[in-house]
Amino acid sequence: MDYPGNLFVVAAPSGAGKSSLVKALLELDSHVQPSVSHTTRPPRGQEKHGREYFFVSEPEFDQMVLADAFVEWAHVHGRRYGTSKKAIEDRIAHGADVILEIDWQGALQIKRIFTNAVMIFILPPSWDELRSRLERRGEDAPEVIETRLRNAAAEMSQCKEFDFVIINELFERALFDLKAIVHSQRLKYVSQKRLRADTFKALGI
Ligand SMILES: Nc1nc2c(ncn2[C@@H]2O[C@H](COP(=O)(O)OP(=O)(O)O)[C@@H](O)[C@H]2O)c(=O)[nH]1
Ligand SMILES: Nc1ncnc2c1ncn2[C@@H]1O[C@H](COP(=O)(O)OP(=O)(O)O)[C@@H](O)[C@H]1O
Repeated sequence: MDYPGNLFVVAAPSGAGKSSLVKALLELDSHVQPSVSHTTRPPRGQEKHGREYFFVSEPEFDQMVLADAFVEWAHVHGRRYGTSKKAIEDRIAHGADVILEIDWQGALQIKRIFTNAVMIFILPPSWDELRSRLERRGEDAPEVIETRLRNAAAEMSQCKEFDFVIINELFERALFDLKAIVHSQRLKYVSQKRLRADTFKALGI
């Protein structure tokens, strides 16, 4: 059987460090590909259309919803965000490992469609640290930060629905955990279905 590829879904409250962790994982592991979402929120300082997000207008987003172009989409912090079918279906069909960085509502929609999706939730170590990360990032206006903090408790309470919870206190430790999850899912297929079968054959067992 060909390696089917895994779908990893990472959710977290704003400021927990999910983008930094996913970015670091992508730099270390060329077999994992990101899914680039569409959003109606405006770009932050260094963000580029087509790299962090496809930044679209409300009517453009409406059009995509009407055209059934999304696998999932949700309202988050007063904006809309969605994973297009185009962003993931080709890659999954080609056996790539794909990682989605989406909110919990989208994550649960994905789990219903792709039942094998591996669900990962990132938590900050404390409220104080969450606030200071959002402030230190320095990308959002104070009222945007307050909205994100207000929404964080409800978001974090969803972590129980996920397969894995990583506490991002020390960055390198959290990255190690994320790599371990990705690696273990890959081993399931590679060792059981392919390498192990070859070894069994060679050993005659
Ligand atoms: N449902 C859904 N949520 C998304 C998608 N893309 C991003 N999000 C989530 O939208 C929320 C806000 O993202 P963003 O504006 O980049 O802010 P950040 O979380 O502070 O980095 C985060 O929880 C993201 O994971 C998507 O395609 N679908
Ligand atoms: N373990 C960590 N310790 C300290 N700062 C961190 C850690 N992880 C991420 N950060 C910082 O916190 C801020 C928010 O991280 P980011 O990845 O943008 O979060 P998210 O994508 O979840 O909103 C960034 O400035 C990032 O550099």
